[in-house]
Amino acid sequence: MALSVILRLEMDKNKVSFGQLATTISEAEGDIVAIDVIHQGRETTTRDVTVNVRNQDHSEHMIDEVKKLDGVKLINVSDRTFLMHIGGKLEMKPRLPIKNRDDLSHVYTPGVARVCTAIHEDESKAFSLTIKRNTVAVVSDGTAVLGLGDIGPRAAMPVMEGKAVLFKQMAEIDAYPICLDTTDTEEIIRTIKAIAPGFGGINLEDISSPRCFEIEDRLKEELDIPVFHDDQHGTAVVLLAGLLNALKIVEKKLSDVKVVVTGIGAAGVACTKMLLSAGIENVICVDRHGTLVDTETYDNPMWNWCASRTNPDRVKGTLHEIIEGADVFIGISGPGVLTVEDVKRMAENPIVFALANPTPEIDPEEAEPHVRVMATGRSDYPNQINNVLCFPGIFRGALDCRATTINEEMKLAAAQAIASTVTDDELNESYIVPSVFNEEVAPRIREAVIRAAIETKVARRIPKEFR
Ligand SMILES: NC(=O)C1=CN([C@@H]2O[C@H](COP(=O)(O)OP(=O)(O)OC[C@H]3O[C@@H](n4cnc5c(N)ncnc54)[C@H](O)[C@@H]3O)[C@@H](O)[C@H]2O)C=CC1
Ligand SMILES: CC(=O)C(=O)O
Ligand SMILES: [Mg+2]
Repeated sequence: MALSVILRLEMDKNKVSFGQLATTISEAEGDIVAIDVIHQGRETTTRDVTVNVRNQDHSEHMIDEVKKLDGVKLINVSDRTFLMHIGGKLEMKPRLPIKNRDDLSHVYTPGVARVCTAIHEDESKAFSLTIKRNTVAVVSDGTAVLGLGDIGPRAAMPVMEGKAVLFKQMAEIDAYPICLDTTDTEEIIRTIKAIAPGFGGINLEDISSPRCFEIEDRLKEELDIPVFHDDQHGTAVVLLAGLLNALKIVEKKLSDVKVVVTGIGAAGVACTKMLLSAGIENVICVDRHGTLVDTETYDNPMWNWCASRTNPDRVKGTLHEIIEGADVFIGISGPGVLTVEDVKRMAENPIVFALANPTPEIDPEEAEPHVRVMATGRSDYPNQINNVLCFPGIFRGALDCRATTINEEMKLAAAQAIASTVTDDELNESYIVPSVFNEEVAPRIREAVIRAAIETKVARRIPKEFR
């Protein structure tokens, strides 16, 4: 993974020039992207030099070369990513100032008591008189964090904070990262139900399968606010959007393609369901042991569900054995699962979505010469198929119409809204989904989702523009 490191260097002006330093960094294949002078003395200059490098090993090599320069003293090395995380990525701010006793008596006691009583008498008023209206809990137990696995609730926090920041930036939703110190299904359900009164929606994140299916199903049944497991449905929505557009490029029909999905966990199961409901007939699911077939029975009920609806030819074997002739590869498993040799054996104009984070199933640079359309889940390559394109907009829509749930129709509407943001003129191999920073995406999803919620009668409020 590419890194950006900041070297704080004290340079002896009599011994070394900045030109020599720049040459050394450049010869070590570092890319200088910024230079800041921190201190200018008579004999020495202290500078912060920001350098992009390929990975940790490359960074160490480049630093060793810099240290060899006579007259250069390395004071400190910092990593831009870590600097951006110091103190966390979020803060909470009041929406109105309390300037005097009069304000205080309205915002706090005694005035607040009348508001509490009003909600006590009519609980639906919690949506208009509290932060419930615009607040989502981003809840994880830290058991399937990105592709890092079970790293625990503390280590999961940076991802959940990141999701919360994205909710705010993309859709003006106040989201709270909540990492639970339990992996017990019942305790997670109980805890989320207990905190639900303050939230308008629950975004489950990075909870390992198969527990995630039961947790989501039970919460959906027992709560009257949307519960959405982002790794399942957010991923599936964006995947379908990307696939609809990629198939346009290769001029293949949904009903004709052979699609191999690898990694039948939270994301894999939901993506498989979405592909089937979009009309793809030949989906083959593969996990570590090989393909899922309906002649076998699995401990994981979702695998039995997938086996009974996919793999019409009952193909048995490992990914490498069954990839022959596939039109589309979808990876939501882990790093290095797909080889270049596998890609070469796919059908003409192969589509490869290697979505494992942070390291995809195949290095996009190695795969690129052999694929027609390549996508990853990452921000540093084109075609970012990542649930961040979905969750802000889908919750914006759900909150604005006070939906009781996020149903299949709303998800399908979201996928179509994302796909249609890319016009036919813009569509090409490196642009199958809009950028995460495209400001049209969330409003388009919102609108499509509200329409679908109204049509399917799960909206408790009809926003003015839809009346
Ligand atoms: N781009 C995106 O928007 C998203 C990407 N992901 C990525 O997808 C991956 C899976 O995430 P989840 O479904 O949440 O995890 P999960 O733990 O629920 O499922 C992972 C599945 O992949 C399987 N797997 C792992 N290594 C494999 C291999 N070598 N061959 C075949 N199967 C293998 C596991 O057995 C498991 O069934 C992670 O890397 C995650 O970062 C997940 C959600 C969204
Ligand atoms: C993007 C995301 O949610 C994941 O990789 O888990
Ligand atoms: Mg996730």
